[in-house]
Amino acid sequence: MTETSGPTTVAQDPAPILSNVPGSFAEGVMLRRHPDIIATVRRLVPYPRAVQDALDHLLSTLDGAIPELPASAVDAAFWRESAAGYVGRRWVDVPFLWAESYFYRLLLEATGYFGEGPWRGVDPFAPQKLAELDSPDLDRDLSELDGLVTAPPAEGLAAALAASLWGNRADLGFRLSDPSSTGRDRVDDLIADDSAALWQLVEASAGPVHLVADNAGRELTADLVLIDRLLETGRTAKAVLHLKPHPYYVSDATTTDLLAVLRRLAAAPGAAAGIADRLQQAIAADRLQVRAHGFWCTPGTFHQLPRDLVDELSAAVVVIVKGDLNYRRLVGDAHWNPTTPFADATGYFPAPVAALRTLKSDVAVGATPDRLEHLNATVPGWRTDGTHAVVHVRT
Ligand SMILES: O=P(O)(O)OC[C@@]1(O)O[C@H](CO)[C@@H](O)[C@@H]1O
Repeated sequence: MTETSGPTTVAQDPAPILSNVPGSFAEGVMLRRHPDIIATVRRLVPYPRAVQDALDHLLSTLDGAIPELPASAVDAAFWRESAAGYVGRRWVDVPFLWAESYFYRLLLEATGYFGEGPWRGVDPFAPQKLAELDSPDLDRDLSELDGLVTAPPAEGLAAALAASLWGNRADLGFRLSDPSSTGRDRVDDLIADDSAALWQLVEASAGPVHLVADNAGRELTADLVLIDRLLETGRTAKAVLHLKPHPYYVSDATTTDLLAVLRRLAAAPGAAAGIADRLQQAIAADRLQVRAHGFWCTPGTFHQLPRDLVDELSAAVVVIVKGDLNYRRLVGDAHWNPTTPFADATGYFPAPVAALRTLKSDVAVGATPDRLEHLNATVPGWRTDGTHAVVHVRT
């Protein structure tokens, strides 16, 4: 983050967000959402008694002290170092971003995801992901793809970008059949829209576009439609899709989830099946490459990108970073002044970067002072209720 030398102007890094502020969004996640997630996993997956007990044990720690990951865990060494100074403290007193990430790691441990037994590799969130893929809402989204693929290229791209942006909002309606309308009714909800800069980047070079995915299901479907449009319109010759190597934050997309979306697209009528076919051919021809780097499931911010990822991302025309969690990791999960320019918060990133984010947590940068004042006065929950979004680009 920022540091300026000089006798009088030392820019301080903003303080990390903790969860111990009563009534805060972060507190609600730690004290209510995490217990709910455990309860939902127990309800939807018929785990044996030993796993239920392990989940109960995890639940029992949540209003108390952070436990250690067992020394037998595959990645115990990584987490021992990461958790140094945090184990034994209250969950709410350590950085929110770290605490959430560690919670999901402990949940996988409790379910035996990395163990030697029969539950190894079983995604505890699969029932929720599959339910979304089966939803009539997705049928409606897919039926609207016909309009998108026949639209003029720039309009189809704009519609795909809007769908990808709003893809993780709960009440999403795709509106793809009339691509030119996608921006109109949501324009008030867009706090920043640098999409013109994104199109300039991809038009200036056919080099690789990277997309760091967020959620499975409808959001990944929209991301894949965007990738199809970028490849099909010749805006890029190669795309790289970054997925999670294992389940994370309930709905984060893994390679298994990618295959599920491709199957769903292939089985749908109309343009959807054609998109699935093209994407499968693109994967087979290495024009669409899939990655699942371990770093994406760690609690670090992108300031800590490992060398191999820095090297690969450095060659990107643009890295499209999806969703709220990735945004927090991109700018730092901290108490930024919301008028801090996006470019200032992301200057360190090794490539041009575009963030497509609906706001679902307190972090905010890149708002104009006027917009900020208006939001604070009119929409108290704008930072966390998923009603607002940004398209930020740093070239
Ligand atoms: O990355 P996504 O899917 O857009 O959002 C994930 C997320 O909103 O869920 C958490 C609450 O459980 C937030 O802390 C986090 O940022």
